[in-house]
Parts: sequence; structure tokens; C-alpha cells
Amino acid sequence: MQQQPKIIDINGPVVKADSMSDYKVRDMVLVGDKNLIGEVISLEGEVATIEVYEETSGLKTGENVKGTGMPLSVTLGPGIIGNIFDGIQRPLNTIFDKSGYFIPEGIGLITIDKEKLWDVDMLIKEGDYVKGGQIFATTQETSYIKHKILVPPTVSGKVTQVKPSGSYNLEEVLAVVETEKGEKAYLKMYHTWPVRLPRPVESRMPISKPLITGQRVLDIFFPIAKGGTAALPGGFGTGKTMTQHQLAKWSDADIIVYIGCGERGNEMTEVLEEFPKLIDPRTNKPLMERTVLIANTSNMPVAAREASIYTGITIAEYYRDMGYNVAIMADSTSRWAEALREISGRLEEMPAEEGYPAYLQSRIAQFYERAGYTKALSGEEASITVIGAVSPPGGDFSEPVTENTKRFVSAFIGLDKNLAYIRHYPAVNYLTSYSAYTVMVKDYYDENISPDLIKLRNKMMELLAEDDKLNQIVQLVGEDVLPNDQRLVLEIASIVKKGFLQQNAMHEIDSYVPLEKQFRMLQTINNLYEKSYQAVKAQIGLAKVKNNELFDEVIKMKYNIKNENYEEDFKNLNDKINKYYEDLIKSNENE
Ligand SMILES: Nc1ncnc2c1ncn2[C@@H]1O[C@H](COP(=O)(O)OP(=O)(O)OP(=O)(O)O)[C@@H](O)[C@H]1O
Repeated sequence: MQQQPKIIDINGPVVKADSMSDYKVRDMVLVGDKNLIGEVISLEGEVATIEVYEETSGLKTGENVKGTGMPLSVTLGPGIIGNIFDGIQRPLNTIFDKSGYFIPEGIGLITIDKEKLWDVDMLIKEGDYVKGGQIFATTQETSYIKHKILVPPTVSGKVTQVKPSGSYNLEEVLAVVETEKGEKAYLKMYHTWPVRLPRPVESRMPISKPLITGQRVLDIFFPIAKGGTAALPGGFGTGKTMTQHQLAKWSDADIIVYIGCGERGNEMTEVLEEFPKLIDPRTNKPLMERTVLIANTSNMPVAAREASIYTGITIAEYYRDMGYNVAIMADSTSRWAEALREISGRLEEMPAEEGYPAYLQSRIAQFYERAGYTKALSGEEASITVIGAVSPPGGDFSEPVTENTKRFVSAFIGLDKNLAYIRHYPAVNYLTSYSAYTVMVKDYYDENISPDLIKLRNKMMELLAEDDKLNQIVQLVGEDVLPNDQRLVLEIASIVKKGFLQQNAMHEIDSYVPLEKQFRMLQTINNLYEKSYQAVKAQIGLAKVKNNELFDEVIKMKYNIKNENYEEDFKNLNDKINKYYEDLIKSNENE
């Protein structure tokens, strides 16, 4: 008989144990007298290397290691939404209730509440055939989210027993299925799934719908698509967290999974305090009714930080499988990569660039590849959108995490320290950012808003590029050498920047702007440009063409025109623009 495995070496979160030849890589184990949760990451003969997800100080060699018979997994069932978990899906509220702010080691693998009763509507009857991923029952998880209870993806067969609709807890067997092999499978309201294994889907579908965020620089200039991937790199204090919060609050996903990964504890406290108070503008329900928070701050064990990304994406996949559009925000993937580096260092692996392990690239790829627009096994169309913040040291985008992330995302929304310095927020660098989704969502914008939207967007992008070029000349020789039409470019570009790209997250009206209003704003700026250009062409001096009051009114429309019933206001503003330039050109002709 195999001897009892014992700890032979402890190096921070990396522990070695002997007599482990019966175990497999990725098995979840309980380490030491306190039963700390760990995962076998390599095996060499009898000796296993184990990554421990809890604080290992106090652990001693000679203590036992025990198997759990399964890989590191999450428990998927009702009760996830609105919850706040640590990196391995332990509910922080329950932990705080039991033991205060710090997570005591050895608290075990507690997860969602298995005793709570849920009102379940059964959708199957005896004799039915069910297949993996099928929705076999539903329960109202929050007033906004109907939880569709799924047959585990690995189970299919004939239903031999079924409970009637009623009130049940998570452990009760709702149905028994006889599989093709003649084995019995017991369907409960939850099942478990290994975090590192992507959940299967029926098929991948083309990306075509935007994730509408209410943030003008994103929705119009650099759209993120449902099922797409985006990176949000930015140096210290450029607004990554703020932007991720804005996305979590406002984007039109059904479900938000927010992973606070290695950020400072106080930043996460803000999320924990602020989010439960927020109201979703589209449903008028508390935002937490569609949100899952995963908190793994810099003061929590580093290995659990590494796991938190997988925990988050597996939860996202589970809700996708029910047919929901899920958006995942990870803040910050750099801290996650640092956790990989730290563990790799302790494993004495050969370091590659800047000390990161050689598999950094493949790990980043695996994470973003779990995004997509798909047909789920249940037959429902659904998506996972992944938005990862990246914090390159010193704001240098050529470092390995930013470089590798750039390869695997289709939208790269770079935050710029110079823009942040002049308080141009969100500090998105409009010259170097890009989104491949602009083309993919064009048809959607054409049909749902106007065929002019993307045209105007492209025109304004050209204007901003020209503005950048002209500014270089201005810096050398001053503005006076430029002809009036070029000086007008500088003036209008300034309006695009101040009146459109800058958006105040703290302002009641400006924090979130409906797409239709965004477009009306862009049209108004374009109208001002066209009419003022006619005046310039009519040889009218720039001092008159640039009517400060009118220009200011266009800049301030973001605050002064409300987010609803705005037609009249836009009409008045545009009439004012038209009249001013008609009068100006007429009086010039009469002179
Ligand atoms: N859209 C915005 N509207 C108004 N203010 C903003 C906006 N975005 C960022 N800011 C300002 O920038 C500050 C820094 O933002 P934030 O904390 O998100 O930066 P960060 O890049 O996450 O920083 P760190 O590197 O410290 O994690 C905020 O406290 C806020 O004052």
C-alpha cells in the first residue's frame, strides 16, 4: 500500500511532498494539519510539487498531504450572483462573518450556500432524453437573473426519476439520469467544473454586436464587441481601475464578473463598498443583481491570485452556457502575471524575458481564448467579453505582459500618462489605440443607429491625426503660419477632444451616455465643422468664424443636453449653428 504522503520541503506557496506517485498533475490536495488547499503542479517519481492557495507560514515538514479526488474546481449553481469570492471561490462574506477581515488558513473549500432553498421550476419529465449543457430547470436567482439549471456538460441519457417543481436546496437530487453506459447520474442544482478546463460549446459564431458601454471614446472610436477581447494598458494612475469600474457599471452585458486581481486592498474596498449601492440604469435594480466580484488583493496569497483569473472565467462560461452575455473585467492581468513569475521563480524554472516564465505567452493566450460569441450546448446564443487591464511598470508598453497581451486581443485601448496629466479622462490615446471590432460592428451601427456613424467616426479620426501633425508644426513655428482651414482643424479637433472624447465618470449626466445621443453629439460637432468651414472658404477671418460662445455651447452639450428627450435640444443647437453661419456669410457677401 502507498505510504501516507508527507511534506518534505516548503518554499512560500510552493510545497514538495513525497509518496505521491498515486496522484496526477492538477489534482487538488489538502496540505498539512490545517488542510490548506493546494494543487499538484508537477510530479517527479514519488515527489510532487504543490501550489498552495493559502498562507503557508506555520506549515511544517512531516505534516500530511491528503487527496480530494478532483482537480481544482468551482461549484456552479444559484447563489453565485451578488456574491464576493476570493481567488478560489470562497465567499468572503461568509468568511468575514466567521473570522473577521483576514481569511484564516485552513477554512476549507467553503463555497456557495448549499442549504438555502430555491423555488425550482422543472422542465423535464421521466422518459425524456437529456444531453450535456441542456437547461433542465430554472430558478429565479436575483430579481433580474433567471438561473437556468444545466445538465453537466459530461452527462447525457434518459431521465428515470424526476422531482416535481418545488422548493429545494443545492444538495437535493432533482433528477436521475441513466447514461448510455448504464450508469446513474444524479442531477442537482449545481455541478462542479475544473477551473483550468474551458467549458465546451456547440459552436463559435462570428462577432457582430457591440458591447455598448456608454463611454463615447469606446463605443464610437474604439468599440469593444460582445464576445471580443480588449486590453486596457496604462501606467500608474492613468485611470485603468476607473475605466474598468465604468465598464462594470454601465456596459450592456447581462452579467458582469469583476476580478480584482492583486490590486491594493483599499481599491478593492471601494468596489466592495460602492458596488452594492449602485443601481443599474437599464433595469433600475441593484447592480449587484447581475454582478459577481472576485477579490484577490495584493495582501492575499499569491497563488490564489494566479487561480482567480481561472475561477472568474469559469464562472463566466457557466452563465454564458445559460444564454447570457457575460463581460469579464480583470484588474490587473499584470499582477496575475507577477504571481506566475513568483511561483515560477520558486519552482526554479528557467526564466525568460524579465524573469517571467516562458509559458507567460501561452497562459495569456489561454485566458483571452476563452472569450467568444458562441452557440452554447443549450442551443442559446451567448458571449463572453474579456477586458483585461495591464499595468506596465513605468508605463512602458514594450514590456512582456503588454506585448504578449497585444497579440491576443482585438481591441487595444492604451491609456496615456500625458493625457492623464492634463486631466483628459478617460486618458485613452486616440492616436495609438485600435479596435478591430470597428469593422465587425459596422452593420449593427448602420442598422440600429445610422450609416453615418462609422463614416463620421472615421472622419473625426482623420481630423485628430491631422491635428496631431499640425500641432507638431505649430510647436516649431507657431500657429500664425497656418492657413485658416488648417487652423480650423485645430479648433474643431479641440472640440472633439474636450466635448466628445473627454467624459467625466463622476458627472451625473456624463458618466453614461446612450449610443444614440453619442451619435447626435458627433453629428453636431460635424455640423459645426462643415458650416464653419464654409465660412472659412468664403474668406471670413477666423476671429469671426470661431464664435467662442457657440463653440463653448457645443463643448458643454455633454452636460447641458440630457440623456433622454434630447431631440429638441439638439435641433435648437444645430439651428443656432446654421443660423450663425448663414448670417455671417450673408453679411460678408453684403460688405
Ligand atoms: N473617466 C474619468 N473621469 C474622471 N476622473 C477620472 C476618470 N478616469 C480616471 N480619473 C481620475 O484618475 C484617477 C486615477 O484613476 P485610477 O485609480 O483608475 O488609475 P489606475 O490606472 O487604476 O491607477 P493604479 O496604477 O494606481 O492602479 C482617479 O482617481 C480619478 O480622479
